[in-house]
Order: sequence, then structure tokens, then C-alpha cells
Amino acid sequence: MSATRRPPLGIPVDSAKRWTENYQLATQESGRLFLMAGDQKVEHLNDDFVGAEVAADDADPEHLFRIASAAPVGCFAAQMGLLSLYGRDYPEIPYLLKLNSKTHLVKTAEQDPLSSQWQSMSQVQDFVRHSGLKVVGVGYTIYPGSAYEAQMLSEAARMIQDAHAMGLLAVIWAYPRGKAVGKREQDSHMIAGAAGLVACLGADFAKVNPPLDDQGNMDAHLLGEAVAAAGRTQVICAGGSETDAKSFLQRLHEQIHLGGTQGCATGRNVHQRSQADAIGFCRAIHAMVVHNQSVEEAGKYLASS
Ligand SMILES: O=P(O)(O)OC[C@H]1O[C@](O)(COP(=O)(O)O)[C@@H](O)[C@@H]1O
Repeated sequence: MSATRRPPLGIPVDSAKRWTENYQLATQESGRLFLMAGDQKVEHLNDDFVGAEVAADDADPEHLFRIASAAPVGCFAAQMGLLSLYGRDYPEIPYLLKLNSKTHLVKTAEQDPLSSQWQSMSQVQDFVRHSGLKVVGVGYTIYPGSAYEAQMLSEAARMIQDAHAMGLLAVIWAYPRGKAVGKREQDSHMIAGAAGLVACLGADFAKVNPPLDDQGNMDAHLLGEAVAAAGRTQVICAGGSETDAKSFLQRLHEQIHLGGTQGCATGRNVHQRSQADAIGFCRAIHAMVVHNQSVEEAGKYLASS
């Protein structure tokens, strides 16, 4: 596959050129994005990194970097602090700086979520310039429906504009959440609203949770409304907790080919596996996302196959 996309309007010519290079690098010239999500050490604290179902490798933060350097991921998203500690040893990885994060200790049923940006864009610029890392973009989570949405929307809008002016991609994690949203977090109409909102922010990619039907089951067709609402902003789905590798590939194939999404953003399903299994799993995702392979073809890359 190969695909080009026009850079955002209103940025200097040099930045537009850099944005295009970053887009091609992150999408591996396919127009689709395989984002490896590594922001859970904040979002879920250590819950995702130890336990009976979690490979022992995952207890060490370097596991994330070992996977991302050996596997064909489009970009690896994590907080700047973690990248500053490990990035020197893994300069080959395309990185995405996740600029806001919050923990799950604040229960959103009791209090609306607020996630604020950790670093200013001038600190991002300094980091990109002085680290020498291949930083392809920035990421930010918004919680539409939260009492604090105004704060997050304006921070995200400015971040996107500044990122584009620096030639960086912008990925928005859009999770409707809070008292006004209640149990409708994965309602397809709600998710479509969030995806359309991300388009109005001007982001390149909207990362959403897969919508559920009235019975609480995933149905890739339900993604159609979100993909249409997002328009020129490309929609990718979050991965969820670890599941059987072949079922994951089946689900991803449906999201892309029935739902119209353009890639995936996967965290736990990757890093909760041992290094060898995680790398094989990433190769399978890459085969599907970047090379448009079928479930059967991609499945051949799984370490256990
Ligand atoms: O707020 P939530 O729903 O608990 O999950 C947030 C996490 O899910 C993700 O969006 C996707 O990660 P997973 O693939 O592990 O689901 C992460 O980037 C983020 O840390």
C-alpha cells in the first residue's frame, strides 16, 4: 500500500514538508497507522504490568522499548520523561510524545476527569531538537462530556496547532467520559460525536474506543458513523485488555474493512506478552495494517504459529 496525504493548511512550507515526512514514517508509507500505546504506566499505574496473565518481562519499563525497537511499529507513544530515560539506547524507534496523562485512581463515576498537559510546546521543541530522537508527533487525551472539557479542548486545539507548526503529527485520544456521559462511553453515536469533535480540533488521527451494541458486544459496522463524522481525520481504535492473538487480528480486520478505520493503537495486547510473543504479534498487526494482509496471512507472524 502507499498513500499520501496533504499537510495541514496554515503552516510554514518547511513544517509542511516535515509533517509529510513524519506522516510517511509513522504510517510506513501506507496511510495507515500502527501506534503502540505505552502510556499505561500512568493511566493504569502498575495494574497493567504485573499479574497472573501478564508476562514477567512487562514489569520492566524497558520491555516497551525492546519491543518497539525490534518490531515494525509505526510509532511508540509514551510520556516524555520515559523517553528521556530510555531513548538514548533506542534511537531507531519513531516516537509519539503523549503530552497529557492521568491515573485511574480518581474514579470517573464520582468525579469528572481532567487530564492536563505536562510539558509546554517549547519544552517539546527543545526535546525534539536536543534528544536527536525521531519524534513523529504528539498525543493528547480529551474527555468530551467531562465538566472540564473546555480546558482540555482548548489545550488540545493549541497543542495541535503548535505541533503542526513544528511539522509534527497530532493524535487525539477521544474518550467521552464523566457524569454527563454515564454508561454511554462506548455508544456508537457518542463515539461518532467525539470523532467529529477531533476533526474540528484539526487532528490527524482520532483514537477512539470501539463502539458496543445494546448487548455490550463489539460490532465493527458501528464504527461507520464515527469514520464518516471524522472525515479527513483518520480514525483508529484502542486495543483493550489482552485477548487471544487470533481473535484480536480478526477484530482488527473487521474494524478496518467493515468499519473503515485506518490502523490501530494497541497497548496492553502488545506489552503484556513476552518479548518474543509481543514482537510476533506486532509483525502480524503490521502485516494487516500496513500491508493489508488477511487474518490468515498476518497470523503466520505470530510467534506461536
Ligand atoms: O482510560 P482507559 O479507558 O482506562 O484507558 C486508557 C488507555 O487505553 C489506551 O488508549 C489504549 O491502550 P490499550 O490498547 O491497552 O487499551 C492507552 O493509550 C491508554 O493508556
